[in-house]
Amino acid sequence: MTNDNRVYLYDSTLRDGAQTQGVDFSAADKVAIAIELDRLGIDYVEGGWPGANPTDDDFFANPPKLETAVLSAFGMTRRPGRSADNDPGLSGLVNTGVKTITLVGKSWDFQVDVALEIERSENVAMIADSIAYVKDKAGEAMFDAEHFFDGYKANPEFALECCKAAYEAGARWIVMCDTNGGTLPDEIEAIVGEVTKHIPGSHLGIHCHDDTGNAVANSLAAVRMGVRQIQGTLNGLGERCGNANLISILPSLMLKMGFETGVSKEGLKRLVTVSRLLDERLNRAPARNAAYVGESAFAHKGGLHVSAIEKDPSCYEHVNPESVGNKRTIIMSNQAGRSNLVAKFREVGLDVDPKDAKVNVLLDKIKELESSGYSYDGADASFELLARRHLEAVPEYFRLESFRVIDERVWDKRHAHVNQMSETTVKLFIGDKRIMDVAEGNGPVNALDAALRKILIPVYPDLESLHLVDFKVRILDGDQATGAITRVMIESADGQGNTWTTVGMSSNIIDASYEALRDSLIYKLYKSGVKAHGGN
Ligand SMILES: CC(=O)SCCNC(=O)CCNC(=O)[C@H](O)C(C)(C)COP(=O)(O)OP(=O)(O)OC[C@H]1O[C@@H](n2cnc3c(N)ncnc32)[C@H](O)[C@@H]1OP(=O)(O)O
Ligand SMILES: CC(=O)C(=O)O
Repeated sequence: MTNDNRVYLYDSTLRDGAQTQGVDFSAADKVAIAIELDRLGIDYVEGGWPGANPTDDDFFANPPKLETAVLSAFGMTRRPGRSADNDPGLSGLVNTGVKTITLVGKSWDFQVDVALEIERSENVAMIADSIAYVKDKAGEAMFDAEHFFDGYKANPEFALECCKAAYEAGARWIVMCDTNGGTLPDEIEAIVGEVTKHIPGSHLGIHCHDDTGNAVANSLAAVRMGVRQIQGTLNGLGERCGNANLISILPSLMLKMGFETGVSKEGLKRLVTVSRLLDERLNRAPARNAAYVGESAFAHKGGLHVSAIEKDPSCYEHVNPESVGNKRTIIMSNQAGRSNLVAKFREVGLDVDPKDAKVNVLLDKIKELESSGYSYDGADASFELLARRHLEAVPEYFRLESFRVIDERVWDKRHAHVNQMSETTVKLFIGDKRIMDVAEGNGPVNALDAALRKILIPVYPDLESLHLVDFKVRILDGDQATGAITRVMIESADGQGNTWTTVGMSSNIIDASYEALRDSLIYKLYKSGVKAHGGN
């Protein structure tokens, strides 16, 4: 029995996503991503175009074992003037042994005339022959009607004739492609509405590109009109402006439109993980503002918002963040009110009476520090240390007496090679004990970090695992040129799954870096429950 409410998801990350500028998957990347898609519950995983490049050949030579997803191979209709069983492209697809083959074919008369330069009747024959051939050899055939919407606008009879030829030749799905990505949602609705009079929605798919920023809206519009397959990519990867983003489509379909997919409600909670795994593989920073899965998708900054969120999160959240595996974050900044502070205290485990006079004093202090250039929006660890120092106490693990940095660049005699060296001397008190040490580094901050560690690790071995994962410098008042105030944000990790961010600010970049480094070291010690040596 067919279920009208079931929408099938077809992922093209490994094929259309591989057409993204700057993306170059290895066969191993493709296998890992296919396995993640399968685990998520995606129905079809398009592995690539066998015969187009060695990576795709390797992938199909050793395809991943998928539990529920169907692996498909992509290619094009036969070449003009050949029979389907004599077309090397189609044989290559069939020889992969996959059970589903997706063929792209022209459905815009202009493309047939200009790009293929063949008779329109030959294009229709190429579609019908090729679909019948791969269905016979593989089992399931799909037709991607390239430029369908532009084609329909130019010549609806011809665009439909191409699709009907594929359907009548046995294609399970006829996928209408907005190849140039220029179609708007109202046009999609109107055209899809017409197509469903000829081909049932249960056999129709949609494939949108994001050139007007409407790929997700267009895909959902098509589903509203009866289409039951959506093609897209993870994080909207794809040529030019990208493809329809399945990561945004999935929760909208399931949580808002009430459709069923191959992804379970529990599976939907892996959405953030899947999205970030792809970014990691591509060595890309995740988009903070990505719908549903971005780090800022449920981050609340304005005081008015946080005060209402505290009463009921749905005041400023369209869905529960946990439903997609995300989490709510309260941001501390100069936009904050008392509610932000109280919520943040709870987040870090500080039990404070909201009416305590210290809360207002701390809020004023934060606003003052922010106006001088600090930013606690994103520097949670520095915020926590500031709050704890203000409300209770943080042990004095060490006290800086001074540091001195020597930075040297020496060119060889022919001025062909520069030798760059930095050296830092640090003098610290740990309890009553004064300790001095020197370290070298490839830059002044690196040398400062090394000297601090040289002194601190023998006393506090917990710091051994601490390492810096990101270092960001921002000039705050560019008009002051080299005298500008600098803000440094440091992200640290300890190899045990913990990461934290600290901030420092000064007109001297090394001093700002010291502040951020110092907070990072202290935060690690504090969170590890370490007691201060030789003192309080
Ligand atoms: C809308 C889309 O995203 S479709 C997918 C686009 N993706 C890619 O193109 C990536 C993979 N492609 C490739 O590696 C190569 O283009 C290949 C291996 C497929 C073909 O390479 P080549 O044989 O060197 O041809 P080339 O790429 O220069 O041109 C494409 C040829 O296919 C023909 N063609 C285009 N679409 C179709 C079609 N649907 N059916 C039959 N032939 C077609 C073109 O007319 C052209 O023919 P010609 O060689 O006689 O000029
Ligand atoms: C098939 C395809 O990728 C497109 O038409 O956009």
